[in-house]
Amino acid sequence: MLKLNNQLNKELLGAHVTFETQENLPEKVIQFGEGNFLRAFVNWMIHEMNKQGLFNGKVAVVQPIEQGLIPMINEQDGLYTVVMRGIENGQTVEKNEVVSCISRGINPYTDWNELLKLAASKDIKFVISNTTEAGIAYLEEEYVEGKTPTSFPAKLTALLYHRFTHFNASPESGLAMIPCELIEENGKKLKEIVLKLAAEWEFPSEFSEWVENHNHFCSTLVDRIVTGYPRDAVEEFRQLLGYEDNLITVGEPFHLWAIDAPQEIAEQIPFDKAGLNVKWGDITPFRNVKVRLLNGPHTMMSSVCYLAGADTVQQVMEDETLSKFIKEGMLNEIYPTVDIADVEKKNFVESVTERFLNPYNKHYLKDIALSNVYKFKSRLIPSLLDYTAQKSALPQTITFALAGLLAFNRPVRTEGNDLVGKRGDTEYAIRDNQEAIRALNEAWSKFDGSSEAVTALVKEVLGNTEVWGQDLNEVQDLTATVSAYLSDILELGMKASVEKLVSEVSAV
Ligand SMILES: NC(=O)c1ccc[n+]([C@@H]2O[C@H](COP(=O)([O-])OP(=O)(O)OC[C@H]3O[C@@H](n4cnc5c(N)ncnc54)[C@H](O)[C@@H]3O)[C@@H](O)[C@H]2O)c1
Ligand SMILES: O=P(O)(O)OC[C@@H](O)[C@@H](O)[C@H](O)[C@H](O)CO
Repeated sequence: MLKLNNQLNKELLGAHVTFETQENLPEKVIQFGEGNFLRAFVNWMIHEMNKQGLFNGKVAVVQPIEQGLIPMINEQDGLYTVVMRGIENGQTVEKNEVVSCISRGINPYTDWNELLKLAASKDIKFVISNTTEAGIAYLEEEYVEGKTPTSFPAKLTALLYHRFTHFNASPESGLAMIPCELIEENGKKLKEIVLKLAAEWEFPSEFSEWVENHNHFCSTLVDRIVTGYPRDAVEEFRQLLGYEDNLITVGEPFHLWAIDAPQEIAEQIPFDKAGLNVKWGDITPFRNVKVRLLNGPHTMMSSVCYLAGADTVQQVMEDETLSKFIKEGMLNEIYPTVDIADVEKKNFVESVTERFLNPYNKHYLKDIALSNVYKFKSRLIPSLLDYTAQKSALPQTITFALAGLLAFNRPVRTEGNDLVGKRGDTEYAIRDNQEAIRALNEAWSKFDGSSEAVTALVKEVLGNTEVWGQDLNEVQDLTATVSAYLSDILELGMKASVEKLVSEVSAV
C-alpha cells in the first residue's frame, strides 16, 4: 500500500494533534468488524472511557471477511479520526478527534494462529461485533483445526473452543459477547448458532455447558447515524485536519446504546460512568421505537425518494412533497404501531426529524438502500401488519413504499452477483441477499409492460415466502393496492406518483 508522507500514524500524531496515546494498555476486547459504524460508535466510546481512566483496555480488531480494512488500520497504527457533525440540544457540534483505542488489526485469513493466541489471553474479557445483519447467520461448515472458519459465528465458536481448552474450562475464562448487528435479539441468536455449531462439530458437551454457564451473550440495540468516509470532501478534510487519514469516519453527535447485560458486565465496561448514553437493561422498547420510527422511514425514502430525484436524507426532508410523504408514514402510520408512552414517542419523532435534517452529514440514499428488500421486511412489514390489524385498512404510504421498492429493484442488467437499476441516465447498484436478487430478477424478466403483467409481478414477488417469510398476498387488498401504485409509478414517474399519493392522503 502506498504510504503517504503526511499520513496519520503514531509518528505523525505528536506533531499534529493532541491526544493521550494510552500506549501500554492491555488488549481487553476482540472486535469482529472494522467498519465505519463500529469505529465511530464503539471504539469512540472505548476511547472516551480510556481517556477518563475507566476502562484501560485496547481493542484488537478482526476483519470478518476476506476483504477489508485491516492493512489500512495497521498502516495507521490503529489511529483514525472521528468527525462529529450535527446539532445537539440546539447547539452546533463540530468535533474532530483521533481515536486511539485500537491496538492492531488482525486478518484471520492470514493470521488465524495470532487470533487464537489472543483468544487465550487472560486479559481478553469481551467480544464485540458488527458484521452487518448478514453476519449473524448460520452457515453449515466443517471444523478443521488450524483452518479459518468462514462465517463470523463459526470463527467465534472456534475461538471460544480454543479458550475453553487453554483455560481447562475454568469459569473465570468466560467472555461477554456484545454484538451490535441490527437484528432482533442479536445476542441470543449468536449464542444459538455457536451452540449449534459446537454440537455439529462434536465438541465435548462440557464446552457447551461452559458457553451456557460462564459466557454472556448480551442483546443490544445501537443508534447513531454514521455516514462513514467523507468520499466527496476528502480534500476539505485533508486541509482541515492537516494530515491524511484513510479511515476518517463521520457521524452525528447523537448516540444511544441499549445493552441487556448483568450488572457485573456493566461494571467491567462502564460506558455510562464516562457520561456516554448507554442504557443497561431491557432493550425491547428502544428497539421497537428506533427500528420502526428511524430505520423504517429511512428504508421508505431509500427507494421512493431516490427514484424521485433526491440523493440525501437532508434533500428529502427539505423537499415539500417528499417530506410530507415521509412524515405521513412516520406520524400517521408507523407511530400508532409503536407501543410506548406517547411523550417518549413524540420526543423520539422530534429528535429523528432533527437528525434527518442534519445539514452537516451527507447521508446518501444509495447507501441506505443497500439490502433494502431485507430491510423492508424487518423494518416496515411489522408496522404495515400491525396498522392493518388495528385500523382494518392499509397504511397508504408504507404500501406505496412497497411498490417503490419493487420499482427501485427493477434491473436493467446484471453485474456479477448484483443487479443494476437506472434512474434517468444514472445507473445504480442493486445489492441484496441472494433470495431477494433472484426473486426480483426473475419477476421483472417476465414483465411485458401490460397492466396484467404488473399484477402478476406484484403477486409473484409478494408471494415469495423465501424472501418475506410469509405470503404477503394474504394481507387484505395488498396485492391490488401495490399493483395500482406500481402502475402509477411506471406511467407517471416516481415524483408525480408521490405527489398524487400525498394529495390523496392529505385529502382524507
Ligand atoms: N452506519 C450507520 O449509521 C449505522 C448505524 C447503526 C447501525 N449500523 C449497522 O452497522 C452495520 C455496518 O455498518 P457500517 O456503516 O459500519 O458498514 P461498513 O461497510 O463500513 O462495515 C461493514 C462491516 O461488516 C462486515 N461484513 C460485511 N458483510 C459481512 C458478512 N457477510 N459476514 C461478516 N461480516 C460482514 C465487513 O467486513 C465490515 O467489517 C450495518 O449493517 C448497520 O446495520 C449502521
Ligand atoms: O445501516 P443500515 O444500512 O442497516 O441502515 C441504514 C440506516 O437506516 C441506519 O444506518 C441508521 O442510520 C442507523 O441505524 C441509525 O442508528
